[in-house]
Amino acid sequence: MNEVLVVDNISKQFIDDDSVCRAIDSLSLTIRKKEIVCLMGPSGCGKSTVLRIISKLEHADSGQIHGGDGVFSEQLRSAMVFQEHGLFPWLSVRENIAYGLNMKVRFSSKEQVNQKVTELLTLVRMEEFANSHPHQLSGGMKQRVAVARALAVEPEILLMDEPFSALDPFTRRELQDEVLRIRNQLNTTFFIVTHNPEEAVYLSDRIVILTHRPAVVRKEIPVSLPFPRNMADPSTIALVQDVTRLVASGT
Ligand SMILES: Nc1ncnc2c1ncn2[C@@H]1O[C@H](COP(=O)(O)OP(=O)(O)OP(=O)(O)O)[C@@H](O)[C@H]1O
Repeated sequence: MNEVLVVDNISKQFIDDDSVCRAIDSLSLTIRKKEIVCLMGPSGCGKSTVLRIISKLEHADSGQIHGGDGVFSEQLRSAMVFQEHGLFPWLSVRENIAYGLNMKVRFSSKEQVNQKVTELLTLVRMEEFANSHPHQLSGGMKQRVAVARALAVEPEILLMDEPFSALDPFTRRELQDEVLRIRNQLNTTFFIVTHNPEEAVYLSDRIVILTHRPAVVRKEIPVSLPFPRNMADPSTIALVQDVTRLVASGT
């Protein structure tokens, strides 16, 4: 019920010259509307590959991706935020966000695009910097703009690949709080790759842990602690330790 994304038995290998790298092996998982799910696993186990397949940057060798109600993957509207913001340096903040919108047929007039961009700037609290260029922004501000640009296409699921790992701990926490706020405000569904067990416990409704390559789901951990999470609470600390142990053991 309320499924936004179904990853059904996907496998993927990369073949380079003579070497074969089996990245993913019969991996299945489901994400429901408005969930925040964090994907974890040992380095190189295939987490980014899973996101790239969902966002159609890569093809699975077998298996299927589809949306809720049997929607085909071609129709699933997803957007991706990377560790590196990926903003166009020659465009202003406003123009970077509008870039995604201009791709959408239904925003036909300039006024509609402007209004939507203004809404998104307000959502990520970047109104003041609408006319700045990326080099004039801090790392956290750039990621805010990247999030706004991704949300411009009104994705059914927002995919994030280590989105905050380059940020200092304070900015990282601010951006994590933004994710929680945006989820509550827009009912957005998030699927986030992270290496950071604290981040996963702070944000997730569910943590999915993969094995070493070829990746399969090792364990799914529902996190029912109330938001905002108190990271000094003994049950939260214990969960962070459990997740750390499970990721490190990797099998
Ligand atoms: N285009 C490619 N060609 C060849 N091998 C690839 C390619 N993309 C990924 N791989 C390999 O697939 C495996 C999984 O890579 P992936 O980047 O998905 O892992 P990851 O879990 O996201 O890694 P990390 O945690 O270090 O970011 C790795 O062994 C990687 O070398």
